[in-house]
Amino acid sequence: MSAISIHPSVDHGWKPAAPNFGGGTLTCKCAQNPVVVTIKGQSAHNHVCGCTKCWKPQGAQFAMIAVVPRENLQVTENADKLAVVDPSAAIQRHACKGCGVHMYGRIENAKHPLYGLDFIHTELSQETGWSPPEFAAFVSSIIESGADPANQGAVRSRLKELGLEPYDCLSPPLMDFLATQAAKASGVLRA
Ligand SMILES: N[C@@H](CCC(=O)N[C@@H](CSCO)C(=O)NCC(=O)O)C(=O)O
Ligand SMILES: [Zn+2]
Ligand SMILES: [Zn+2]
Repeated sequence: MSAISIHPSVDHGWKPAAPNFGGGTLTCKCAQNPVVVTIKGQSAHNHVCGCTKCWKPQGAQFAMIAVVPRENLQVTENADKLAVVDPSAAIQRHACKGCGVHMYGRIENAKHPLYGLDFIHTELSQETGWSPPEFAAFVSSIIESGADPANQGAVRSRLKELGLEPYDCLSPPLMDFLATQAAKASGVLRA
């Protein structure tokens, strides 16, 4: 039996992050007048995500998604082709109206614990050296996109084989960070 496919950028392994990586450009899939987003510097917290909201390439079960400081991201070409997919979502995903690719996700709520970070798909870049995926998030959520629940054991085994620990939310350090921010906001923890 062939290995379960997770995402084209992880199925055959990946290159390590390049030291002092300077960033690059993300390009949508339109043959003409593609949207181009320029990123300064390295990405962080790259992971595969099984949620229904993150953009996945054709046929992939998971998305691959990382963050960068919002001040390091600029739409440099064809910004007029972008539209927000779901304005009510915490992460406002700016998608190309031509090809449907999500070019970046932005949190506009200044009180959100991840405010200041934009979400990007580094596979949209020709450059090599981006930070590689570190874990798998929202693995149970692939069922919401139609994956067979009976296959979840095999999917989790494959993720572990790839070195991507499967979680059904974000990773424990990120969940602890979110909870810490919430506890400080409510006053339970001293800020
Ligand atoms: N079961 C739901 C989960 C969706 C979800 O909570 N997604 C996360 C992770 S996205 C990047 O890792 C999230 O933070 N969403 C906020 C948002 O999308 O605005 C589903 O699958 O839909
Ligand atoms: Zn496009
Ligand atoms: Zn997601």
